[in-house]
Amino acid sequence: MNEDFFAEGLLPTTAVSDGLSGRGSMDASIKPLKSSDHVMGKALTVKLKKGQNAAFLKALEIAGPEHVLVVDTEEDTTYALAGDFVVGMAQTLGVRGIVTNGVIRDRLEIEELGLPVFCQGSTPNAGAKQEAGHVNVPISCGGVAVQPDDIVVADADGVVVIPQEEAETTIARAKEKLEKDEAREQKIAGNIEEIKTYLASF
Ligand SMILES: O=C([O-])CC(=O)C(=O)O
Repeated sequence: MNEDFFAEGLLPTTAVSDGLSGRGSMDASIKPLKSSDHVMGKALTVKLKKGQNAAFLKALEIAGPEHVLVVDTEEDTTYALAGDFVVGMAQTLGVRGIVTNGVIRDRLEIEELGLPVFCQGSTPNAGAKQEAGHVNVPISCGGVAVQPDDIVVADADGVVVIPQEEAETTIARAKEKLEKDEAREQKIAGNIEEIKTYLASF
């Protein structure tokens, strides 16, 4: 796969969703900690045992600057998969961001760190570290199947997953859609006649 798209800047999730005809968007309960959070990268998948976060630490051992950690907690929202200490380590290792169907703790401190984190919320409870989970296995997160190395795009509108084998075509489609939207906006901007023509076309 051509990976130049990482260098070309971030795509909005809306354009990516349009490029996938609405497939691949996670449930709306998975939200950014800060609405300015925006990230795009390759999925490093993690499957935790309920209430446990040891596999997240295992994933950090192989995490690199191309990665977004995508963490399936089996929908557990009672125990944090990470706090500011663990998220700080991920950030120092160059990870692009974290997406999870679970929750974090130390919310304010993580917001200050600035690493984009998309989750269901926060809890005071730390995860336990007795039981290992799995790293780089197929997972389900927010109702979407995620394979290792799928492309993850996340921003204020939510999280979209592009299957790796569809990455090039989807990104090309998303870019085309962005250009079309911009042209449409320019045509309509401040022009009541154009707005009327557009509305009459439905
Ligand atoms: O160590 C943990 O599991 C969570 C935590 O408190 C941190 O990352 O700061």
